[in-house]
Amino acid sequence: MTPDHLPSHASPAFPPFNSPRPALDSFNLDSKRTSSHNDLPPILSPAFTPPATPGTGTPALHRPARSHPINDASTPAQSPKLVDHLPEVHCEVRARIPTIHGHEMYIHLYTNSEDNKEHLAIVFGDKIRSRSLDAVRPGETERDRMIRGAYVGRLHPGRTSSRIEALKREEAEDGFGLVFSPPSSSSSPKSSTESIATSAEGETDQIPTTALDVPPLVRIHSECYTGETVWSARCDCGEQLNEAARQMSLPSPCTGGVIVYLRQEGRGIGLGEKLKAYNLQDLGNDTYEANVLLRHPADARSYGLATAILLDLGLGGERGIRLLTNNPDKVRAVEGPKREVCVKERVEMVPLAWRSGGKEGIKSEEVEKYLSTKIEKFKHMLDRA
Ligand SMILES: Nc1nc2c(ncn2[C@@H]2O[C@H](COP(=O)(O)OP(=O)(O)OP(=O)(O)O)[C@@H](O)[C@H]2O)c(=O)[nH]1
Repeated sequence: MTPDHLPSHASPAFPPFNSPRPALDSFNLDSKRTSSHNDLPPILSPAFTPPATPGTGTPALHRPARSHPINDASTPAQSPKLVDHLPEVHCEVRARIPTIHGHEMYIHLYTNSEDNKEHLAIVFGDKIRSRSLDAVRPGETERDRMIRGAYVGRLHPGRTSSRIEALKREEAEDGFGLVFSPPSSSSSPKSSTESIATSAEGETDQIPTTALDVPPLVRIHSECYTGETVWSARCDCGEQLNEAARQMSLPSPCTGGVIVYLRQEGRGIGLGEKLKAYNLQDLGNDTYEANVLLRHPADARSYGLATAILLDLGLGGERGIRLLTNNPDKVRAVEGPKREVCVKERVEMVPLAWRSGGKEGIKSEEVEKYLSTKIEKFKHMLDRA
């Protein structure tokens, strides 16, 4: 059977994701990261004195997480890598994922104008929706919309409409109760640029993205294959991902949230270079020095994609977000060049070993050194007190 003979739902409007895949033609490829190898910090001395008794830095007392208003005077003045203008992003597909913890999340896969990687938004709760996903695409059928995840409520066998109004009518006719009730009102009017799914009869299926009581919790997470997938105790990345998901799954007032998962492995240098950096660390350098010795910036990441994804999810504007991070660069950079996103509050990420007084969490000489370097050299806003 040739592709022409397949039903419409088997022939998606976008090409399959091969790797490597050329960037989308319609995007402006001039949008480049502002970080460059030209402004490499000077090579640092590799001299390094290991702690006298490695791995004993875990404090004895429990250390709860704190949140900080964003004008916190303790925030060090940093010069984060800001992009000149935001890249374009487009949510191609979304799917519901039940988790092993009993909660559900919606994975949103994005393409963008800056690279050909599959960046993700992991959305907890049903109030946050992607505008580019919900926008009507030319020629698509209701089944196409459901298959790419642009539906409201829940899918079930036999469902024929992606839209809530049609679904309500169908269920009333069938004599079944409604399986999903969208929130009743929105606290702010729809902007003229919003793309909201509209049925043929002109009914809108808008789920208000501004109806949350408190600014939603957001984590901008950078990929870490070693820490998230193969149990590395060199860093706390896997633990941080778990903790963000745990907090976003909590009941009110912390209902919902978004983890923007950026494919910036190894603080942007890639897995191969990160593995070299680990060897340099075993030779006595810290994580900052190792990057620099490999002639990379100590941190090669940028956050314009994260800002653009948050805007697509309706999280721009005055209501703001609460950002889960200790990284001062991230706080400013994620707001975007024109403060398109407003970080109202920073919620710190306390290592589990610190929170539990050493009963849980990662215990290793390497993670202790990693955390100390983050605090001392990357100026992460985390203290053991
Ligand atoms: N180059 C390099 N990257 C690392 C190393 N350990 C972890 N990473 C990467 O660092 C990134 C996570 O950065 P962190 O500095 O731990 O945390 P952060 O995102 O800056 O800050 P938080 O928001 O507070 O977690 C991921 O992309 C990891 O792959 C390392 O030793 N060398």
